[in-house]
Amino acid sequence: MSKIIYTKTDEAPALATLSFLPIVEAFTQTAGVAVETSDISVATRVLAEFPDYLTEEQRVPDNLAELGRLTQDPNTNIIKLPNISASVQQLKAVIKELQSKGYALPDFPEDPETDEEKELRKRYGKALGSAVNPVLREGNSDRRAPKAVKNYARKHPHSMGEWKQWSSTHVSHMHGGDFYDGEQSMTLDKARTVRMDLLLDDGTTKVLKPEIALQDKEVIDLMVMSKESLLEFYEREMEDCREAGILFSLHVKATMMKVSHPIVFGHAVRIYYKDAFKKHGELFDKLGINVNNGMADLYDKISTLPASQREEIEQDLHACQEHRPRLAMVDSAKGITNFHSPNDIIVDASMPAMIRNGGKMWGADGKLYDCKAVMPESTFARIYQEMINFCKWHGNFDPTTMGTVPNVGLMAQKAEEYGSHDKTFESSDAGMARIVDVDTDEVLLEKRVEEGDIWRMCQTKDDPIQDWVKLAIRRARESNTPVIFWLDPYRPHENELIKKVNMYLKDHDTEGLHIEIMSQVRAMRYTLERVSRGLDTISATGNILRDYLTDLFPILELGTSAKMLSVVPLMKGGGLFETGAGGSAPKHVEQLVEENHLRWDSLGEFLALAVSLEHLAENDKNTKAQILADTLDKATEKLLLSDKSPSRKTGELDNRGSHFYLAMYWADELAAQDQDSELKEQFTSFAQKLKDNEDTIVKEMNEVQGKSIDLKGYYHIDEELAKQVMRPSETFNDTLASL
Ligand SMILES: NC(=O)C1=CN([C@@H]2O[C@H](COP(=O)(O)OP(=O)(O)OC[C@H]3O[C@@H](n4cnc5c(N)ncnc54)[C@H](OP(=O)(O)O)[C@@H]3O)[C@@H](O)[C@H]2O)C=CC1
Ligand SMILES: O=C(O)CCC(=O)C(=O)O
Ligand SMILES: [Mg+2]
Repeated sequence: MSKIIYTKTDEAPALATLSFLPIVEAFTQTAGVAVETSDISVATRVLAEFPDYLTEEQRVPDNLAELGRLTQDPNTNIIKLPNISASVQQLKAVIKELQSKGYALPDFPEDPETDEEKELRKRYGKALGSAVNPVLREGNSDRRAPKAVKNYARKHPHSMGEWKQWSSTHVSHMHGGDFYDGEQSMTLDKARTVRMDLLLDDGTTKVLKPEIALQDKEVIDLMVMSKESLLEFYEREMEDCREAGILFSLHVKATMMKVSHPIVFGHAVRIYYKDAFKKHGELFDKLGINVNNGMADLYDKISTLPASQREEIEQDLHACQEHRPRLAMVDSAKGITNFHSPNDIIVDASMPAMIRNGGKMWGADGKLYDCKAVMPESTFARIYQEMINFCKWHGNFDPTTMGTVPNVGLMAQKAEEYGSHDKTFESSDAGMARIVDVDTDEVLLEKRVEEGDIWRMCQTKDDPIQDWVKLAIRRARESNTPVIFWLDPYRPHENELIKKVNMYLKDHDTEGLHIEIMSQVRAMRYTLERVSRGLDTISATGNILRDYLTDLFPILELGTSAKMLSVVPLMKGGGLFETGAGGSAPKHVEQLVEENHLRWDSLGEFLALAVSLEHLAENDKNTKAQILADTLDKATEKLLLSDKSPSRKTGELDNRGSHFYLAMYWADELAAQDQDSELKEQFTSFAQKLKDNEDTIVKEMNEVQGKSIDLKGYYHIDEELAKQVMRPSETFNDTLASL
């Protein structure tokens, strides 16, 4: 029997699944397709890591590891919904919630000292940050807006803030001492085992990573971020921002870059509140405050102090603000600033939102202001400045006419920076950071570091690069669209890639295709010139720009990256179908809990399911699955055109109602098709029943809204209760059961 694995994740997508999955199961069983679920929510991943602390009944399997293994099986077909990439604050909340539900998990050791604590920290570390996607992404990424979605956006444009030529908004990045500066890179001449060590000034060495197996032709890089340069940069930019009178906002990706970016974030917070940290530093250390986890950690820990002491600290923090720029807010109503948590402003989504807003972010007074968007690493920050320049000159983009920018991203096998967190270190001493061949002691790459500098090694294997070039050419051919490889010859790593791209392009028939290699800034400019003329351009990029561009362009073109088709053709032949290119939308859960309205749009799930079925049809020669895929695509288009996507407003059609309409249109299409009489027969009466009951079902789904609900948890909700919430129409449930 053909099988699709449907992941259960967190927050809004997990809730949406409770409503959508029964529909998927009902429809796919008619084609002999089984749908198996795999729970990879952060709570389940934590439980899977600690069987030794749990009772027999409480233990859960390590689903993520199993899915990781399955990526190597050519028959694998996974639909992957967005999941939480947890910050330390979130992980602590997960643990607390599970403990309160009777799971005897150990506390999270914040400052591990004993070996036992260090071991626990390591185990919890597996659930921190982006812990799921890199395991499953054993293929490169193909993300694009399907034609129907793009056409819909052209006819029904979302709102766009207005860009003024005199806007003060800009991007600030380091001009020296960052990872870009002095990067070193090489392509291996043979398979080698290397170690990462630090040769101290007294001649001794500290081994940080004893053994890393490298493959022949793999590209490796050594990069350093100087602490001194970073601190100077922050000091200068904060003062510049204060003088300019605009908002200061820091944009990082602390989930994917889970070692380096919390450190980069923490330095910004400490510089901003420099005087308070000078005065109370010792006490903060004693309390175990670590602002790499955000100001939330500080406020949390000082809350245990006597009121007078706490107030003094609060006043001193306040006093710092008077000499500093105003901070951009994440939630002005709740007083949550940009420094609250490193995961609150996640660059891929936060920069596009700001650009879509005409270069504005929220101030503490709930009004919009120009801002200084600070992204310390210059490597990719420059693309945003280039886009801002374009917007200032040409005005905001027009979703009704703008072209589209699909992306083919080099991502497989933990490529580039996004795979480097286990090889990233905050240097404890000054010395030479080195990558050394273990067998020959040959030093492959080395660079001077000072105490506190961050240094890392990145790996990019050759097979994924070949596969990436192949995928880019395939997409260019299939869509008859120019493809630009965004590669910067001044960056050593990308210079190595340029050599490989030029070499591997020769393996393909490129006759008649428009293929160019350009540095990122030029590629952005070139792409935007075309976008503004309604022309499409494929961006073929490395892993970070894959992430950034697949939120940036969709948010401008479609209003959200949730409407993207996001396919990962696994290198071993299976398929991983991600749903949209965005995250798990925590704000949507808030609205559901307060008002029983879920504004999550499952369009990404619909698109992923169609390509998953198509893949399965081809692999298993299952013609019914192909019919399901084709009719689902038609139903999705009809859903868009009939305006049955979820509304943001409570009382109107929400996620659940849109699922009903998808089911009705899908059934209609299956009843209308003539390729398979069995399916036609099965769906004709079913479609009629749904149509007959449309008003009742929509009424049942809408009338429950407006009241708060209790899911008995956040990370580990009561699933039975949540199912009732997400399936409020008895009429629809009964009709579905009759299929
Ligand atoms: N693939 C993955 O697994 C990914 C996971 N993440 C994780 O997701 C969490 C949240 O990340 P965050 O940066 O806030 O980004 P999100 O993409 O979750 O949310 C940003 C905003 O985008 C809109 N949005 C996103 N998806 C949908 C959807 N399906 N329907 C309607 N609107 C949508 C919402 O806007 P509005 O509020 O206006 O409705 C939402 O508030 C984090 O834990 C992050 O690590 C992030 C990216 C990818
Ligand atoms: O895994 C994550 O934390 C985020 C992934 C992401 O943003 C993306 O792939 O677009
Ligand atoms: Mg992203």
